[in-house]
Amino acid sequence: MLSRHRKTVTGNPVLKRRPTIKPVKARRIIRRFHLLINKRRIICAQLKLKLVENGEELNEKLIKKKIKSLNMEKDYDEGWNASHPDSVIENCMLKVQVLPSNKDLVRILGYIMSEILQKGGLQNYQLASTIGQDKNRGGDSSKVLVDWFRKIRDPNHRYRALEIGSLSAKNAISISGVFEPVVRIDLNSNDPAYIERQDFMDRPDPASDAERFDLISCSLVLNFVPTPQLRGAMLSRFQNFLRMDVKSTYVFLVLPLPCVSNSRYMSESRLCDIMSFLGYEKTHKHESYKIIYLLFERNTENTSVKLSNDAIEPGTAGALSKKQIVRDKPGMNNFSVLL
Ligand SMILES: C[S@@+](CC[C@H](N)C(=O)[O-])C[C@H]1O[C@@H](n2cnc3c(N)ncnc32)[C@H](O)[C@@H]1O
Repeated sequence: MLSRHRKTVTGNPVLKRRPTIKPVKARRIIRRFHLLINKRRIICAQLKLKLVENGEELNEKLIKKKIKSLNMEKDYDEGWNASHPDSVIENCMLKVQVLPSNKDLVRILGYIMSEILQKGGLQNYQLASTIGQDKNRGGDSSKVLVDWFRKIRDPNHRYRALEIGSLSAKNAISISGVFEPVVRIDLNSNDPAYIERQDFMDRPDPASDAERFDLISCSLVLNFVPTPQLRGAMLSRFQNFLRMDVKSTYVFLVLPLPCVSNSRYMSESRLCDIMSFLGYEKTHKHESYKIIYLLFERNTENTSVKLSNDAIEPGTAGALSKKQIVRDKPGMNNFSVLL
């Protein structure tokens, strides 16, 4: 009789579940990965290495080609072959903005690339990123979006969606039939046939409305963007990707609840002020134990900016470009977004 349990060719049972990581460890892995790619971005800028060339993102092959043309392979290899962690290189990496020598920059670049590609950095990061979609941790956040959209949508309109930070082509946003097409991007696609590997900040501006979207989904992405200024830049960039030829376009923004409920510098109303300054009005909100889901609408017929914060000068980002304490208690976090 055939066994009811599937076996691999080695005779071991097939794993039914993918390996899991505890959430605290997952957050640590993700923070480290974002630090690495942030430093890589700074180093590449200082060495004048473009992150995207002829539509191709900078990868190990391209980096090595450039390093060869700079005649600095020895320094790169030194970093690549260094032990991990190396306290001297780690220290230098934290100061890349002020490091004078190209030699040091190239050595740190080798060290970073080796950690990402050779030491399992990328693989661990992708695994850690899927933790949030685990059913035990709230599951697929786009279910909330689809529920809202089923009520507000015009059935005669085709809603095009851009999903930033996509982990699966089988999430509600993709299979509900409410959005068509859904363009999925992620820094590191774990399914290249369906999810394009792309940093949203490097996505080329659309040439026309035909390439723009009705909805941008940005679920649990903003909290992984490394600095308050870059978070603000990401929110500001949305407008280039939303259609101008329809009355309403939308941004679905999902954040861990503590980003707005337990931060010294950010509250829900301050986040809404930022969005309002950028031309969006909050229309839907749902809070679970750990997550806040928000839907913002941009109405091309109503561009007035409604702000709750009196300190903001009309027409400028004013107070929204400066960190301001909105509350302060022990144990609070420092999450913030600045324009
Ligand atoms: C925790 S996952 C969230 C995934 C999913 N959207 C969800 O709601 O569960 C965050 C994802 O955002 C991606 N990400 C972060 N910054 C990004 C950027 N600038 N462009 C594209 N993807 C980005 C990361 O690669 C990661 O896969």
